[in-house]
Amino acid sequence: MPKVLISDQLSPAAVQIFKDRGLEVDVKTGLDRDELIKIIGDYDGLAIRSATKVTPPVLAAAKKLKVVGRAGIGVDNVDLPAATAAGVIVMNTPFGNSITTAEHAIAMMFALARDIPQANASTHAGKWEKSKFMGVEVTGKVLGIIGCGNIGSIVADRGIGLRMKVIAFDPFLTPERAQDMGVEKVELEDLLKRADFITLHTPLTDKTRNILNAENLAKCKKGVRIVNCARGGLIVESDLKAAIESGHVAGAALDVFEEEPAKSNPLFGMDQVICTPHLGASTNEAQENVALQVAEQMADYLLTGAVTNSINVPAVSAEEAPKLTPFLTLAQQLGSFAGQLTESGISEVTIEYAGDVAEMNTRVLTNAALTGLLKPQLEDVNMVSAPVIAKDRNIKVSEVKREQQGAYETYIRLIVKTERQERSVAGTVFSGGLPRLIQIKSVNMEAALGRHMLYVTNLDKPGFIGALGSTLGKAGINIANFNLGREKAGGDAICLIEVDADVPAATLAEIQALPHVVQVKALSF
Ligand SMILES: NC(=O)C1=CN([C@@H]2O[C@H](COP(=O)(O)OP(=O)(O)OC[C@H]3O[C@@H](n4cnc5c(N)ncnc54)[C@H](O)[C@@H]3O)[C@@H](O)[C@H]2O)C=CC1
Ligand SMILES: O=C(O)CCC(=O)C(=O)O
Repeated sequence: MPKVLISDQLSPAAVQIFKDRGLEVDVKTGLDRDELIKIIGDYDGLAIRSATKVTPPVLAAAKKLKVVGRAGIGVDNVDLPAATAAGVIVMNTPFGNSITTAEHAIAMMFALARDIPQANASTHAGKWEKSKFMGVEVTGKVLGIIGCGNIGSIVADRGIGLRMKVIAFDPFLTPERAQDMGVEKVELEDLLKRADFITLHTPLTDKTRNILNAENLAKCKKGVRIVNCARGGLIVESDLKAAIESGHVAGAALDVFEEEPAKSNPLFGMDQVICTPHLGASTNEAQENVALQVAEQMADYLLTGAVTNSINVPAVSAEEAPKLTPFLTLAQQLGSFAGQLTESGISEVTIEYAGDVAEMNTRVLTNAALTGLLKPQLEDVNMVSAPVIAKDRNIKVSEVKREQQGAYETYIRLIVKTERQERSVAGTVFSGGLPRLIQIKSVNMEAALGRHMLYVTNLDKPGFIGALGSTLGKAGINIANFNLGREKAGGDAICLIEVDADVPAATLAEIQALPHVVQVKALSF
């Protein structure tokens, strides 16, 4: 039974879902790096929020780990390339906390406009400083949204409801979507120049890091107020401090910080700065949503192979998963067959999908074929890491989809090009979900791939089969299945034999020495 560790504060709803789905679950929060490394090897799944850092040393210790589930949106606490290379799927819950986070941004905007936290503290202190806290109205003001995706577009909608003029900078926002939302799509310079309030809603990437630095802050309208409920690294904190001190920026409301947990920060203690400790997603509703969603997604993956909301592999729906399974086995077997016969560097892989299989989720099947192909050289490769490894090794991978052709309703053909040769192998799935090889090079045959296989290429001449049978018999190796195919009478032939045990090297050498044998190889599946 798969075992899951919950290492951050998640709603108890998640524990219940894991248990209801038949998974074992442990909740251990507040672990430091070494404590996590010590226990992570026991788990197939890791459910986190933002506190747990999934770093290369954690992944290296996570020998059984198949999935990291982030109950939330940002996965910047997970080393994605390292997870992918380790074959670990990373999934998030992209919508569960969007409304809550957008509401926090709006709350922060009002807090800034009316100095609510400062006025609250002063009133509690018995000061009654009525004239000190003179605010600004938001109605009619320009709200500039940087990053208008799920959260940004909810903020836009609320801003329009507040009678603000909403402008947005987001290179990926289409003009049609902007128009539908009632938002004016603008360039960053224009937004900085015009906005009375700026709110940030982009992920933290190389392009967005430090997007509000000294240079861009200087381009802002004097008296601008800034809200950040996305990620700390979007603003250069020392530059913001200077811009507030100079009076160019009127104030900032920050939920996120360059370094978290933020115990000290250049902006702490400034009257014009309002801070919350990364509370954007902290409502009962959002936490219930993300906990339920992450637990269901992780359980689906661990129990059925269905992949939802993964950042590093293509999706596989729960309906698709059972239909895909036999084709995944076939694709992996075809890859493995070619991989075990390949002894020089692979330059190109083409995977042809014909008939029904061409309508399926072929990206996942391609990943399975690549896994099989690379596995003989790289023990640790899996469906998550295979495409990345292929890319790193400059292997060109392409898919070709065809309508049904020839005798089989559907088939997959794998063509592998190396420095020395091109090899092709094709297979289908019979009714009952049984994968079968149907063609090797251009030789037709129908063969199931068992645990121990012998692959022999030979000349189609009399006497060979008898000699092969007696060599195996002499070595005490039982033949389970014997499959033959030939190009033409007397031409090149292929023999694929399932045997009940490993064939020792000495027996392989004897077979290689038989008349008419071109090549013999022991394969295992
Ligand atoms: N404070 C908190 O507790 C929370 C913070 N977040 C943060 O909010 C961020 C946004 O979340 P969603 O809206 O769900 O993500 P999303 O992916 O739906 O939207 C992000 C938007 O940013 C845009 N974008 C990307 N690069 C850009 C660039 N260089 N310039 C301008 N726009 C760019 C994208 O096109 C996209 O429309 C997350 O990445 C996460 O870091 C999310 C949830 C809670
Ligand atoms: O889990 C949390 O409290 C933080 C949420 C967040 O930052 C996110 O979903 O990206």
